[in-house]
Amino acid sequence: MAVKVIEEKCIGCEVCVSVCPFDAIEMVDGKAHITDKCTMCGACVEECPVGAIEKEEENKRKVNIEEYEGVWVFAEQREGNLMNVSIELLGEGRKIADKLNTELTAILLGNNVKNLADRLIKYGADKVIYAESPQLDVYTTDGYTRVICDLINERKPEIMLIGATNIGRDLGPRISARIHTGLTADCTRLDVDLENRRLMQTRPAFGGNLMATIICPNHRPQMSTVRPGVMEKAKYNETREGVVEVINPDLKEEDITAKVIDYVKEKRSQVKLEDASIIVSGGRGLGNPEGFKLLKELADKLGGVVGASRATVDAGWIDQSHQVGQTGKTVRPNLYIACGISGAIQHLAGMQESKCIVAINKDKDAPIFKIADYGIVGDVYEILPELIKGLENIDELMENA
Ligand SMILES: Cc1cc2nc3c(=O)[nH]c(=O)nc-3n(C[C@H](O)[C@H](O)[C@H](O)COP(=O)(O)OP(=O)(O)OC[C@H]3O[C@@H](n4cnc5c(N)ncnc54)[C@H](O)[C@@H]3O)c2cc1C
Repeated sequence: MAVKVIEEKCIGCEVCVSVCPFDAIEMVDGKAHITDKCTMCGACVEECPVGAIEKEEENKRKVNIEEYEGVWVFAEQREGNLMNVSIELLGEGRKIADKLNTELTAILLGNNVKNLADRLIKYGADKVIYAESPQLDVYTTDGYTRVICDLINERKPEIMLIGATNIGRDLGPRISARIHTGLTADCTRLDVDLENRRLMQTRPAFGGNLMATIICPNHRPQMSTVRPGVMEKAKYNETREGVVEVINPDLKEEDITAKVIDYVKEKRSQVKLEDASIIVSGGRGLGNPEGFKLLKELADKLGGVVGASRATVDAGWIDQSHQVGQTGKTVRPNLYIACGISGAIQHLAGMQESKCIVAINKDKDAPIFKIADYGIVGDVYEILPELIKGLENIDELMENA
């Protein structure tokens, strides 16, 4: 859907300019002109006295998809630090670009962060388009949307990948609405149908009960936001070379409607589950919050951190920042020990890519055993103390091994 002015009918009365709540209409040569600030609210369509503004239906907006080429990754940075998800997307974007035999471009926005461009190349980008402006110093919906939409309209990439971070979840839908294409949010897997150059975007659907693969056949770019931690990070290659193009978008202070005054960091303690190489995770089978103390003891001995199922978070046994799964964090540690966790699909969605999964459960038919590399059928309160005791002598055992 888009809003369009029928120039022959427009009498230049400027009623639409005054009723538009988003200042998205300008007068050009005496005729109304819809700018990219338009949110398609339709206020102008209703108020135009001569019926010169209409909403254009989706099916009238078919694009020539053959004009679109290349894979783009939004390289999210905050205060000059590249987000991990951007490196994961470069890894995935590289695979997709190679399959499609096309270029991988990283889109970097900011102010005085050109130094990141070189890292993006070393992580697999062929090219970096760096948009620099004082107005892009911190993320704003207006500024970032405007610059990226202009770039997409001008250069026509066939695929655009964005991390499903707070920023990505704000930015992705705004861009896709502006450029009238589809967006599959929160993808956990991507692939390509080579014959049709289609991006196969897989994400949990219907409350996580099935995985849906979604395509965007008639519009470009094909856009996905991808959950952090799901894709493997690109490898850093010191010898890689590529092109860095710097652009200076014409953005003025008044173009940014929201002003960021300050950032207040959340005080509660956050566990960095996504970066941990060992996670000892607890489920309802622990029976009570005290059980997590035992898990912490084991995690400390192994140099890991504590994770949790949603059931325990909902019960108030542990903070939500520990939750693993579809509505929690996606992790891929070297070792994931699931204690008293049944293995519901929504939990598996967040940890099944772990390198080695050990499950402890007293029900031998618990679904978690289907994906576990090692399974222990038994009571967590019998097994865990034994494991902790065993680890006390680990140095001695290793020396004698
Ligand atoms: C939209 C949606 C999103 C969701 N998102 C998430 C998510 O992000 N993460 C998530 O985890 N869940 C999520 N869920 C919930 C999910 O469906 C399950 O309900 C939840 O994962 C179950 O948690 P659990 O395995 O701890 O509990 P249960 O399913 O109750 O399993 C407890 C297990 O402990 C075992 N057990 C009991 N006592 C002992 C003992 N003493 N020793 C050893 N084993 C024992 C039992 O045999 C059982 O297998 C979501 C659900 C929905 C609908």
